[in-house]
Amino acid sequence: MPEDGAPAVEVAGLVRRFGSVEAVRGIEFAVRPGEIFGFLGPNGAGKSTTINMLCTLLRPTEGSARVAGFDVVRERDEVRRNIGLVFQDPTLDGYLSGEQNLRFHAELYGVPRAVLPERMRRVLEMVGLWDKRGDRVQTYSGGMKRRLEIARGLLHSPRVLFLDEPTVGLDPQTRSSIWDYIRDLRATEQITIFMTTHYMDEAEYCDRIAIMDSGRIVALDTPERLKAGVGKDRVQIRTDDDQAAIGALAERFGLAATVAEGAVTFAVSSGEAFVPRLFAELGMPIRSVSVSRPSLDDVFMSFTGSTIRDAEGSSKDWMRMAMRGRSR
Ligand SMILES: Nc1ncnc2c1ncn2[C@@H]1O[C@H](COP(=O)(O)OP(=O)(O)OP(=O)(O)O)[C@@H](O)[C@H]1O
Repeated sequence: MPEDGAPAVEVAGLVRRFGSVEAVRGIEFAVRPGEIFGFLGPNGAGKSTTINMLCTLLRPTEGSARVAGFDVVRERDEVRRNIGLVFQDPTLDGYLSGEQNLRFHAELYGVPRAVLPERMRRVLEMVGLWDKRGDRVQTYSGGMKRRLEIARGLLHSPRVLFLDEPTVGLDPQTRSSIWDYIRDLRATEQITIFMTTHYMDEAEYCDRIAIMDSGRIVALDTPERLKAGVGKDRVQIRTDDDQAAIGALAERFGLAATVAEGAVTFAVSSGEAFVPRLFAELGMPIRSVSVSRPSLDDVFMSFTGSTIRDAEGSSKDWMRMAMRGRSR
């Protein structure tokens, strides 16, 4: 049995090989109960493989993992009973009402009949869909469907909720209301949230972030500390000849610049102090300049060598696999 205060997720020496491919190379981390934990990384980093092991769909080659206090290999059923999954791609049945979709899920999870009406009301009220429960899901908006999926993921009172890009493709207002809801949830249910996202502003809401690259956890800390660790400001300049500017930056200042977001971009330890020198010594006209403090994008870039946007579209399939695995 899990002890109170034990980590919600605890991973030690976890390895997964597929033939000669080592997808996960001995990772260690722990997620505290009640934490919102962000899991980021470029394509092929090993995120899905890790999550699939945590959800008991894939056996580790080596090492161990405990979720909600249970071992993912030896106590697979207990792990499954204690986790909720919210898919990126909708898996609701459009012909059924919101309520019928939830009943179906309750049946799969063996939610006791006696507690079902009260739980159903609670999760539907939480996501603001109680009044719409009788409507067919095909009449719901994208945001309502996602909220219903979250309600469904919570119906069996999981201790750890895995969310795969919970707000992808939604408008900013719906994204923000889903986040309000996720934070409320953490406050009221003491649930642990383990999520993937490609939105850096959302990663900012996480208590801690793990960045995975090439099978390893390359960074794990609070967003604030990760940003502070980058230690450099980002400077972007617009010129009439980007290649000439890149050459001049290398020659005169020894800086390695690239073109990002349509501007010549480079990092220096103090942007404010550098800008006057830049104008004086670059030797070519600068149309505009902007200096920004390190963002999580810079953190991601410094650990993985790519921007989070390049990594977009990853980890789409694991939740689908998860669903298939569970309904067997
Ligand atoms: N079933 C499999 N058989 C063989 N190789 C696999 C299998 N699953 C994953 N891999 C490989 O393991 C590595 C990690 O893949 P994984 O899907 O875990 O990465 P990811 O971080 O989730 O990437 P994405 O964001 O693209 O989903 C990749 O090199 C991938 O090709």
